[in-house]
Amino acid sequence: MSFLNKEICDGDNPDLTEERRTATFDTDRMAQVIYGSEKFAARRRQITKSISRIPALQDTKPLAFMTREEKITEACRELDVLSDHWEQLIYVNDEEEALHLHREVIGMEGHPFALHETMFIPTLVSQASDEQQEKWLGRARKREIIGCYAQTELGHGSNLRKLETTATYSPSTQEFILHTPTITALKWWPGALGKSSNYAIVMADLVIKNKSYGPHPFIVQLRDEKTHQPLPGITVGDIGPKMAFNGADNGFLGFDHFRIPRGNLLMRHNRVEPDGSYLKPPHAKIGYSSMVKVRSRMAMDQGLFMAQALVIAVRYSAVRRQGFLEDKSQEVKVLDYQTQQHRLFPSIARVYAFIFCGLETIQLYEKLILDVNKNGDTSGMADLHSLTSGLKSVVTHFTGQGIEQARMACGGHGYSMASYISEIYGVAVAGCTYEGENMVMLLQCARALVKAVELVEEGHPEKLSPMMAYLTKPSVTVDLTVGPEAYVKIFQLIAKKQAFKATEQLHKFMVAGDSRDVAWNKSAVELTKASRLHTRLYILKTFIRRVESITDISVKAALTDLLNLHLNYELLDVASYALADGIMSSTQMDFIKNQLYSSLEKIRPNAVSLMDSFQFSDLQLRSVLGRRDGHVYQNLFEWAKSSPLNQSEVLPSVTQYLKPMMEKSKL
Ligand SMILES: CCCCCCCC(=O)SCCNC(=O)CCNC(=O)[C@H](O)C(C)(C)COP(=O)(O)OP(=O)(O)OC[C@H]1O[C@@H](n2cnc3c(N)ncnc32)[C@H](O)[C@@H]1OP(=O)(O)O
Ligand SMILES: Cc1cc2nc3c(=O)[nH]c(=O)nc-3n(C[C@H](O)[C@H](O)[C@H](O)COP(=O)(O)OP(=O)(O)OC[C@H]3O[C@@H](n4cnc5c(N)ncnc54)[C@H](O)[C@@H]3O)c2cc1C
Repeated sequence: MSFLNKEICDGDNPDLTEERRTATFDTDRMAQVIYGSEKFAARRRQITKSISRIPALQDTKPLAFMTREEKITEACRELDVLSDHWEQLIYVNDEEEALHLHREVIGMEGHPFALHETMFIPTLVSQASDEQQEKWLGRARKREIIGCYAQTELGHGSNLRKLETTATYSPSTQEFILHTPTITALKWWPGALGKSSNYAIVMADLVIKNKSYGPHPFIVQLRDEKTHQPLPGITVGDIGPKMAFNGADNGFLGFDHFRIPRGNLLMRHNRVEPDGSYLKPPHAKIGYSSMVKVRSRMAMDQGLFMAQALVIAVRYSAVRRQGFLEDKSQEVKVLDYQTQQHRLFPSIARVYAFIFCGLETIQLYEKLILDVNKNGDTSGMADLHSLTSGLKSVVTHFTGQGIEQARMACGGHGYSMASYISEIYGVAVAGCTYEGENMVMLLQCARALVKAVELVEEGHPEKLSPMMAYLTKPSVTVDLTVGPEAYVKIFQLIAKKQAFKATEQLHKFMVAGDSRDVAWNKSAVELTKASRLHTRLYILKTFIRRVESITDISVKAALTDLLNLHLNYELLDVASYALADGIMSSTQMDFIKNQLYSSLEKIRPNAVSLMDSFQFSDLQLRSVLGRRDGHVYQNLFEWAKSSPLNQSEVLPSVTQYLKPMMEKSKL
């Protein structure tokens, strides 16, 4: 049977087939909602089909059995095959399709073009002048050059104002001199910098006539285009193995008075004239826009990471039988246990919530870039910065938790690399650190919250942005049986109370004589709590908005169950705030718990199809445990047999050490 028809195939594990038959909605229709349009969902399936017809792209050796060098070589081989088929696989220059193609074929462990696409090209688009785009963007898009984004240094990642790499302007030669003055100024961490890239966007402190203008983006050639050797004055290399992402060559980079032409400072928004005079950008932080772009995508990307782990865990839970319920003649699917459902289903709801939210924030970023580039309008920057700062922190934290629960839900087999969950976990939790360490970004979000509270306190609520308007809402008694809007109201009250309390604490320390910075640090934990609540409220509201907009009745019904679970789970999770402030009663708490448990039962028959709807191919999942056919035991055994350790019966380590040791013991 067709892959498209709720993924039911003859020969699949009957337990999974049974799950797919009981679903109350069509997985293709659900995929349209997940991926934002019928067109893109259909294109994804088409791309998967086309990939499956290219023998050179079928998984050869499992990644788990490869060394780092082998992983990097394999990714490059796949990129080469892809480039031969590029035009028949995807629409050329379609960023989303290219991203999907790489995710499906190469996976998540990294490849030389990862930063080229996510940061190098976007920085050229947002920061390079038309003239500069003419020179580099076409070449970058055609992949004549490979670029990365080199900002973080050995000594500084979070505090960009203290980056030490300098770009000193020399008016006599009209060049910038890039220099790494200390060991801590070495660029450290940039993806694809170590061995693959021959170009980089380098963030360096712009210095003109001994005056520092702070970090600015420069385009820098690192390696000879013919020989790929580093250019004189450049030291570059790989930083070594990491917790995950071992198919990527995160790198280090140092400059020894390395000269680049004046035209290599990206000058869409600011300029350095030949005589060294400096023209300011329309917004001081416009040079940070590539980070905002990646952060705006993170709700979607992290949602998809968690989805991969949950596809594996939910399918496996429908196949794994262990223990009994009423019928003692047959063991039950572990998915029937309430604890298993409670472990997995709230994360399924979060996956959908994050993805819906991601669809919105990606659009917000695109609108912002259009406003800035076409009309010079930077008024949306502050809001998008605070929103995406909070969002990246909240989604990465919960995604890490959700993936770890998915691993545990698979028992012992979850711990095997055959499940691939540990790799997904390692890749996903890097997001807690990259694009701004989570605490640092929660505190950025808190800056906007405190400002908004201060506006309310100063009697200027009309100046609040729509996202902050809830800070003016009066306390009310809420009847939870009314539906989602009642949950939003309670959440708003909880978030508002925390924002005011944290601000009050900040002001109290300041009144007592602390500077704002010291008072801020003494209030930081409370401030981060306010940021989390504010962000979770936003996610909750986008989930409701999206479900309300769905027209397919059966899809909407299934997602309404998931939304109800999310509302009850989220509110229960923050109930301590509500109880402490008398916003909710213990009777209401009992109501929420009961709603939560009944949501688990409602979702149970749809669980497998809710995850099948993501339509990840087996190639993309890379999980022996989570394959679509559900034949986990046969698949696991075949995988274990392919382990390099099993290619001979007696290992050299036995002959060389264990045997002589045992012989010695006999004497
Ligand atoms: C495939 C895998 C992909 C992996 C990709 C990973 C790539 C990377 O990690 S690249 C490196 C990422 N690095 C980071 O994210 C660094 C994090 N640090 C920062 O962004 C900054 O240092 C930051 C924002 C914390 C502080 O910046 P700083 O210049 O010191 O500003 P700060 O003094 O705190 O704030 C000044 C004002 O600027 C505002 N501001 C800061 N950033 C922005 C922004 N991007 N847009 C708009 N306003 C901003 C603040 O809100 C603040 O406003 P206000 O005064 O009104 O409250
Ligand atoms: C997989 C991966 C890929 C990456 N890719 C790139 C890339 O392509 N290009 C690039 O330029 N960089 C990249 N990075 C670097 C990354 O962006 C930084 O590591 C990140 O921004 C965090 O900075 P840091 O390492 O300086 O952490 P630190 O700031 O040193 O964090 C250490 C601790 O200090 C705390 N802390 C720091 N400042 C404050 C503060 N003001 N208030 C409260 N607490 C604070 C943090 O919360 C954290 O607990 C990558 C990193 C990883 C892990």
